Amino acid sequence: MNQTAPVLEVKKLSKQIGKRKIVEDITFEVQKGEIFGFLGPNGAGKTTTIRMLVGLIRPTEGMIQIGGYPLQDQFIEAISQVGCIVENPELYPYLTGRENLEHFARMMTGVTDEWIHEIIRLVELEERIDELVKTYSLGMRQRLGIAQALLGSPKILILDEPTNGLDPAGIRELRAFIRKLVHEQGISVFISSHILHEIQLMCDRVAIINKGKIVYTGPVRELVHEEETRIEWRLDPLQSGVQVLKELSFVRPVEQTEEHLYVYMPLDRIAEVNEQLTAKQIKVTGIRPVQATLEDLFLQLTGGETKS
Ligand SMILES: Nc1ncnc2c1ncn2[C@@H]1O[C@H](COP(=O)(O)OP(=O)(O)OP(=O)(O)O)[C@@H](O)[C@H]1O
Repeated sequence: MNQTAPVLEVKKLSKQIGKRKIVEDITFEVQKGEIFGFLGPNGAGKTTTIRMLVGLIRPTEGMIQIGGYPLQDQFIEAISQVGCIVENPELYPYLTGRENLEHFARMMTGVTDEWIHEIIRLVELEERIDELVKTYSLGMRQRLGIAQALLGSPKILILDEPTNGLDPAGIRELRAFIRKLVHEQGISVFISSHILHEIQLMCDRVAIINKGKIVYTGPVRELVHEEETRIEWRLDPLQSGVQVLKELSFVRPVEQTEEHLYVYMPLDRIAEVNEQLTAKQIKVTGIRPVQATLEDLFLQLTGGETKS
């Protein structure tokens, strides 16, 4: 493997199915030891891209290089650098966690018992590894799936929406676990999601895909203005309150419903805004900071459309 090459390099990748371009001209790189997010709304083309990355479908155009090897020309060398879970991990429910790993290890070459032992430790399944998989929670199955993906000592782990179906505690565990994995093993992780907040918490860099095209690639911290927070204002009467807020230069309205207005603004200016509203006889019935959403981000990046 060429040590200086990015672990994953994607250039001008496209996929057309029938007359429809599902993925169009996408380019990005994932570096060693990086957690790279692939963010986009449902139907944006994330799974189709991932299926191309792991060799399940052929690109119509473009190049994929993994660990310095072109996937199209040196498939075995390239694909042996990848561990992946696309859709759900394939596990045998009537075998134990350990038996599952041993079964998959037998189908590969060079997986030692020591490595299996180490992987079980990494995914924190030591205590339950000799129990049947059918007794595992979804989060444990997800971790066993990742253990399976790690058997071949990949340079990059590719995970398609791994938090789907997990509860908030499960999501927190997975996040911590992925960070530990990257820290201890120095591998790269490519992770897709449609939830901005998840990607913000987990990833170093991100590519955002919408309608098959990349609309942003860069550091996650530059995505949402850090000095601004999304605030929900409940006002009575709402419309007059909205007018007052819209006149303030440091307030950026993003969404309005029948009951509230969502804006981006600096958190430390809430009191000032509150005073102005009260002075104009507008009742403030609620103020709440909320998480920024992917939709807000699209407004910021593209002027708005998120649906494909
Ligand atoms: N084999 C196919 N034939 C026709 N259309 C397809 C095919 N595969 C995917 N599509 C369409 O391409 C678009 C992108 O699908 P894809 O599954 O890649 O999106 P996604 O970003 O992973 O979204 P989701 O999170 O909903 O799976 C969708 O509109 C889907 O219906």
